[in-house]
Amino acid sequence: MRTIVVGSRRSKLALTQTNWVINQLKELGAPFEFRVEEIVTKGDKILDVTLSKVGGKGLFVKEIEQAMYDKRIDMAVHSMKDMPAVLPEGLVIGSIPEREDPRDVLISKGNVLLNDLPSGAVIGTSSLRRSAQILARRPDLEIKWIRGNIDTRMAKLESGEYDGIILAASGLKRMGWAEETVTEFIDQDICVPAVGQGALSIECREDDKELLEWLGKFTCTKTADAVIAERAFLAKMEGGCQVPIAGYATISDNAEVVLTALVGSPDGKVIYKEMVTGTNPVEVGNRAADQLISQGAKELIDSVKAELDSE
Ligand SMILES: NCc1[nH]cc(CCC(=O)O)c1CC(=O)O
Repeated sequence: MRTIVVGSRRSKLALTQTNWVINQLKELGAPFEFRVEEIVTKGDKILDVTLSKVGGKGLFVKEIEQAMYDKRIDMAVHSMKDMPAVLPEGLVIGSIPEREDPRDVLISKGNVLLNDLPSGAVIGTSSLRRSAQILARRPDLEIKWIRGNIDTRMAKLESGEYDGIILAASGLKRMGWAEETVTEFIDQDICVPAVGQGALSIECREDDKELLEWLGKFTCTKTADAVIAERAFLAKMEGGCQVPIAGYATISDNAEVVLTALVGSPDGKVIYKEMVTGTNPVEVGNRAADQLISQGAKELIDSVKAELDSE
């Protein structure tokens, strides 16, 4: 029997996601043995500056993709959110499983809700998308950067540096921690989720037909269509995680794609937001980008980038 070597980052969340996928594939009857190979990525090592300054999302996947080219590993499970908009030659997304809760959550000391936090309360996040939307709602709060894995961030909340932190619901739910930690699930209209948030991406070599056949059975079509629309939007905005950018799509029962797309300034004072619907996910994503660009989103992105570069 063939052994599929699955590359994974070493964080608890990455390993939990990887093992979940392996178990699902086994349950489907995939005729493979699986072995997990842990890989430490640049994104895991650099913890002292905001990600946006050292190259963004690609940092979590690059070494893993190299290992796939070198055939040291055969597949990898990524958070879709961490995937760059364009995949390198020879590698493909072999499966997009059903999405977990896409929302962001607030975890605050004393379980104080977002609307009830006192003026000046310090909120930890290193996401420009979260800071922009939280500040748009509550301009009187203070945003303070925080890095590290979910468990590290929770520890930092305990230590007293922050009054609250914002995390993805999906990570906490996958770890089984949501119930005891979450203060508030933030509505997706108040904080539009990141492109791909809550979804997984299973990557493998394009020529590995045997593995691809099994991965295909594990794809959730609705999730895949939603993510395709979101990523088409992201690709056209060329945003990465250097600017506040958000995109969240759902697929209605009559197969209509409903995409909410947002671009804003980090202080939340400027927010461009559009809801676009249609039948073709890529077309919907492109149209959302066009609409935001016509409102001035491109100029906003360029000015935010210029500011980051000068720091
Ligand atoms: N930014 C890091 C990151 N990348 C993926 C997730 C988990 C969320 C997901 O499944 O999309 C997280 C943690 C977080 O945002 O709280």
